[in-house]
Formats: sequence, C-alpha cells, structure tokens
Amino acid sequence: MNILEVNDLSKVFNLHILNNKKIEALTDINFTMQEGEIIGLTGKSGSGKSSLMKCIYRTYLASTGQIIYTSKDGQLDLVKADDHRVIELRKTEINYCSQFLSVIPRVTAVDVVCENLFRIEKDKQVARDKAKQMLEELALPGELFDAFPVTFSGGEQQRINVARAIIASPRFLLIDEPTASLDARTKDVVIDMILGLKQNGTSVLCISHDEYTLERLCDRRIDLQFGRINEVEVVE
Ligand SMILES: Nc1ncnc2c1ncn2[C@@H]1O[C@H](COP(=O)(O)OP(=O)(O)OP(=O)(O)O)[C@@H](O)[C@H]1O
Repeated sequence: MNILEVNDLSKVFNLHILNNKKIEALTDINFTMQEGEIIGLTGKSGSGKSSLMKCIYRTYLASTGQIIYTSKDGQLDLVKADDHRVIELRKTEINYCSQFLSVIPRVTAVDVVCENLFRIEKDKQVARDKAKQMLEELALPGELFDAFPVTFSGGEQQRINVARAIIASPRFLLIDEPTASLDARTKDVVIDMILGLKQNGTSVLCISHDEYTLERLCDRRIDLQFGRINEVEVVE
C-alpha cells in the first residue's frame, strides 16, 4: 500500500525583498512511497531536498500539485488539508527531524527525548526509563542525561534529536541527515534504530549525503537536481 503519493508537485518562492524574484525550488515532482519503505533523498546542496521534505511536513505550502498521504483514518491531500488536521497528524503519525536540534531552554536531555513519548505513555517514569535506555545505546554519557542540551556538542545534540524523533515509533518519519556528525559506531546504532522502525512498519524519507548510511538504510534513492527528480534508483 502507498503511504505517500506525490503528484506534479512544485514549489516556487517569491522573494518580495528582491523585486518578487522567483526561485523554482521544486518542479514536476512525482513519486510514490510504499508503507514500510525507506527512501533516501539525495542531491547537491540547493537541489531541493529540504524544500520537498518541508512541503510534505507542510512547513512549506506547495505551489501546485498533490501530496496524498494515507493516514490510519484514510487518505488526504497534505497540500489542501486544514491546519488542525496537519497538526493532529504531526502529533500522532508524522514526525520531522531536522538536521539540528532546536534546543528547548531548561528541559533536560531525557525530557527532550520524551517529548513525543509523553503523548502516548502517561507513566512519565516508564517514558524516562525508555529514553535513558535509548541514550545509553547511543553512548551519550550518563552525566548528561539530566543536563540541558543547549551546551552539548554537535554530535551529542544530534543523538538527542534522533532519539526524540524515533522513540515514539512514528508511522511516517522525515529525517534530515541523521548520521552527519556521528562517529562510525554511533552511526551504526542510529541506522539500526531506523531499520528497527522499518520492521515495525514505519516509512522513512531520509536526506543524507553519507554513502554508507544510504547503502545500509535505503530501499530506493531519489536524486534531485535543480529541483527536479534526476534519477530514482532501486537498491538491490
Ligand atoms: N524559505 C525559502 N525562501 C526562499 N528560498 C528558499 C527557501 N527555502 C529554500 N529556498 C531555496 O530553494 C532552493 C532549494 O533549497 P533546499 O534547502 O531545499 O535545498 P537542499 O537540497 O535541501 O540543500 P542543502 O543540502 O544545502 O540543505 C535553494 O535555491 C534555496 O535557496
């Protein structure tokens, strides 16, 4: 079953401060995604990867086209869906993990990770134990669990960010560069965690420039060039 069907999608940015200069970030984007599939989104810097992800998450409103998402309650077009429905889906099914952690002041690392889990696990202690176990697997030093991530290193923040994105097993995960600043061992742990989600049915769209990550993770790759799909490659 398709979880996602993107039809004739385009995104044009109008830069009002530059005499309405138009930037065609995405043009004629068409692809489908199966439930439980992991698609790697590749392409040079500026090719439109983040814009595509943000259109799907509805941070950006697509200029034309459809993004048909099959939710647990049926199909809807994420381009046209009303804001309340989109917010509801973000709480229950669709998670977006950007490349960098947006740090929440004075919330501990464990509680940042638990943010999505608290919605479904009402016993806070159970949720925190699960978060600690995950952070241990990701080799975050124990003394940082109750510290505030604002002062953490790039790699430490990234582990918090990834753990927060996957701990509640979203149905559809959009994830941007999940392994970019990680050492080889932690990279493997993150890849194994994402593959674990896939085994439970999660569909994953993953932006990555890292060949090792793409090779281990992806069923298919979609390569963007100047905002258009250049190539769709099925990984054997
Ligand atoms: N909010 C915005 N306003 C105006 N232009 C934008 C905006 N977001 C993206 N763009 C433009 O759209 C094009 C695609 O950018 P995008 O960030 O999607 O590329 P990318 O492939 O994700 O790049 P990178 O790998 O560097 O993150 C670029 O020309 C960029 O300048």
